[in-house]
Amino acid sequence: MKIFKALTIAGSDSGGGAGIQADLKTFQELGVYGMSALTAVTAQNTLGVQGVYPLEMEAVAQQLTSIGDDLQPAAVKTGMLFSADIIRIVAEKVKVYGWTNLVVDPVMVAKGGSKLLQQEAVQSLITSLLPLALVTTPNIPEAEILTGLTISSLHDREEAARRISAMGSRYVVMKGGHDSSSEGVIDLLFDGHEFLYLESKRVETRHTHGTGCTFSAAVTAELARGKAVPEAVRTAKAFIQAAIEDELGIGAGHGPTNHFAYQNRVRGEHHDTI
Ligand SMILES: Nc1ncnc2c1ncn2[C@@H]1O[C@H](COP(=O)(O)OP(=O)(O)O)[C@@H](O)[C@H]1O
Ligand SMILES: Cc1ncc(COP(=O)(O)OP(=O)(O)O)c(N)n1
Repeated sequence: MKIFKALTIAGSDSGGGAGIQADLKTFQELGVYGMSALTAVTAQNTLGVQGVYPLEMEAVAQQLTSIGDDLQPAAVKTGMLFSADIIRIVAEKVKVYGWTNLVVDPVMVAKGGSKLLQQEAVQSLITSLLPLALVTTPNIPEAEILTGLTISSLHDREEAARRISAMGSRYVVMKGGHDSSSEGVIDLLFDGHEFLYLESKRVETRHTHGTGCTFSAAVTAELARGKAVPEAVRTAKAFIQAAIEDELGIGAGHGPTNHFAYQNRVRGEHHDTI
C-alpha cells in the first residue's frame, strides 16, 4: 500500500478546531499520514483565544530537522507562524529539504481578533515564504494586509490575487468566506494567468472556527496524494462545505467544523453516526 505523507507547520489549538489539530484530522480523513512541527501553543476554545505561547526557535528548527532527515513529506503546509524568526527557520528548512509542494495559509488573526502573527513578521512572510509557495490561501483580511488593498468587490479580490501571485506564489486561492455581500461563497483560484471560480452555498452558522486551516489542510492532503492544484482545491472546497454544513454544534461560542462530514458523505452515512 502506498503511504501518502504530509506535514503541517502550525500552532496548537487546545480546543481542537483550528491549527495542527484541524490539519491532522483533515489529513487523516483524506487518507494521508500526518506529521506536525509545532510553532506555538495557544489556549483556545470556542469563545476565543485565552493565551499564545510561542515555542523557542530551536524547538521549531529541531522538529523540522527530525522530520526532514527521515520522513520526506510529499506536501507541507504552514499555518500560524507567529514571528519573523520562525518564518526564517521554516523558509530555510523548506529550501534545505526541497519541499516544493508547499501550501502557505497566511494565518494572521483569529476570528475573535487575537493576533497569531506579529505585525513585523508580515514582510518576512512576503519576502521569505511566498516565493517558495506552490499555493497561498489568504482570506480577505489577510489579502488586504499582504497587498495594502481595500477589498470590497470581486474585482478587488482578483487584483489582490494578482499581486500575491506577483510576490512569487505559483497559485493563489483568494477565499471568500468574509464576503457576506453575495448569496454564495466564491473562492478564486489564480494560476498567474486565469481565474477559476469555485462557488458554494453560504451556510448560515456561527460554527466556522478553523475553516481556513481545514481548507488549506485538505489542499495539502490532496497534493500529497499526487493531485494537481485545481483538483486539490476542488476537493478541499467540497471537504470544507460538508464540514460547515454538518455542524457539530459544540461549545458556547464559534464551534469547530465537522472533520468527519466529508467521509461520512462519501461512505453514505448520516452525520449522527460519528
Ligand atoms: N459560511 C460559509 N459557508 C460556506 N463556506 C464557507 C463559509 N465560510 C467560509 N467558507 C469556506 O471556508 C473556507 C475558508 O474561508 P474564509 O472564511 O474565507 O477563510 P478563513 O477561515 O481563513 O477566515 C473557504 O473555502 C470558504 O469558501
Ligand atoms: C493555532 C491556530 N492556528 C490558526 C488559527 C486560525 O484558524 P482559521 O482557520 O483562520 O480559523 P479562525 O480562528 O479564523 O476561526 C487559530 N485560530 N489557531
